[in-house]
Amino acid sequence: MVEHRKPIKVNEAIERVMQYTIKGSLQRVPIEESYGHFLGEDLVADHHVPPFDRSPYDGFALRSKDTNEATRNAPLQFEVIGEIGAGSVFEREVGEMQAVRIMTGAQIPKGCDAVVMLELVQEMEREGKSLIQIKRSFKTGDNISFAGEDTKKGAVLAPKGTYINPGMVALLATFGYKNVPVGTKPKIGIIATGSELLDIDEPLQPGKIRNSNAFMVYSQIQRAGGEPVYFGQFSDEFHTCYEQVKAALEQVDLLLTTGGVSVGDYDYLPAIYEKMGANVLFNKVGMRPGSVTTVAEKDGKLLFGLSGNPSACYVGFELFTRPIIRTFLHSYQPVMKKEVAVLGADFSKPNPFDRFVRGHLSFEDGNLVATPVGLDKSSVVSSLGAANILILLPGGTRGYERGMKVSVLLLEDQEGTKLEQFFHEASTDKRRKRYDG
Ligand SMILES: Nc1nc2c(c(=O)[nH]1)N[C@H]1C(S)=C(S)[C@@H](COP(=O)(O)OP(=O)(O)OC[C@H]3O[C@@H](n4cnc5c(N)ncnc54)[C@H](O)[C@@H]3O)O[C@H]1N2
Ligand code: MOO
Ligand SMILES: [Mg+2]
Repeated sequence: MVEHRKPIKVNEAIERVMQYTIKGSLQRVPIEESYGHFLGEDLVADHHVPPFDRSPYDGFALRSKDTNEATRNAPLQFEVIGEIGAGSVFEREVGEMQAVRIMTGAQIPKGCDAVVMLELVQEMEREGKSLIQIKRSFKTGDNISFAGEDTKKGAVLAPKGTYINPGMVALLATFGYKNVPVGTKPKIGIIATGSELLDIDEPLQPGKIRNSNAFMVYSQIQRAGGEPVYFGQFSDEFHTCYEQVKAALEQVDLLLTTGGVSVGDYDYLPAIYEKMGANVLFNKVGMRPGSVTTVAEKDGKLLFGLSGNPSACYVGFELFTRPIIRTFLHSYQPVMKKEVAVLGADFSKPNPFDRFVRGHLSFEDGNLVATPVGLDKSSVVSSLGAANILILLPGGTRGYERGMKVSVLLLEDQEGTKLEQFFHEASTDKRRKRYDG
């Protein structure tokens, strides 16, 4: 007698998983390796940026009040009493009708309150002295980049849990973080199941296919910010499989398996969870693909039983495993960003379950257009390469037409969103409305 499984809603499944959120510890990594991590503490400016008033141009620093009378017809001359490049400081105070030749980035000398660009002066020599002539007046503050205009001391520039992109790396360097506090990456075990699976370097044999899921989830783990640990393929024998899962779980923060989770004769995972005494959070979700996705918990650690079908495995990971990885890393926006786009092609097949169609998001004439890619079957692998979104088509009795508004989940985005925002549904009417722009 085949077990009858009761599907739960996708959002309910995410909520159940998120009850077992663990926040990882913090570590310091060299700044060169910080890209792609998440900040382990608030980034607070411990000094003004720039730290001193500086010149934004190559030119001459002077006292603006000395320029008041300068005009095209009555130019004024200033004596150039020195020169400084960026990094040097002019030690003397600049006096009346004096100027200092100054390069971009150099500190404004004492007494000066304006900079005149090189292009606006005429340089000359008289009696062994360097002079400049200017033909217009300048106001106090003209061409000065003031201390703290970029950022003020004490400002919180990024909260803990912010994704470190190259711009964040620039900020970290600005504030002297040779080593950056970041969340430690969760170690995520991978076990592939199925006697039909060949290693990727093996030639094809009758009835067999190459194991693509293990390497797909390996890189999905990396994209989400985790550290994959591949334990290889399952044995064909139940007891050995059970021992393999138990041993692997001890070495990682959470464990993924692919395949063997449905109701077939060799689908060992349900029995393994039972023998382990694991608490099964759900074993059927009202979605396609990935309806068989099962998540169980043992002593606070999660076991993700992802489907063997490649598209189902992929979607199950992004919906349920990714947010757990992101919260482990201290991200405060752990789920995929959700946007509204215009459906780029008809999708006439109605489905009682919510559908997550692999799609490609493009920009057309100022609109976001979401177009399904490849064959929409759970067993398909060819649609995954071109997919940068999952198009969310809520279950119902009707299909969807080109031009309708739909929600899309961004696969490559790193910012993510908060759970509440993810769960927030635009009204069905609005989503189903045709785009007439
Ligand atoms: N009687 C029923 N049969 C099935 C049901 C059901 O409800 N009742 N559910 C179907 C659905 S939906 C899915 S999805 C699959 C899920 O199957 P499993 O998770 O148990 O996965 P397997 O049986 O091991 O394999 C399914 C399919 O995927 C291929 N596979 C497995 N591992 C890999 C891998 N590492 N790389 C590439 N491809 C892999 C495998 O060869 C199978 O073709 O069950 C349906 N059946
Ligand atoms: O779980 Mo299956 O992926 O619905 O097709
Ligand atoms: Mg199966």
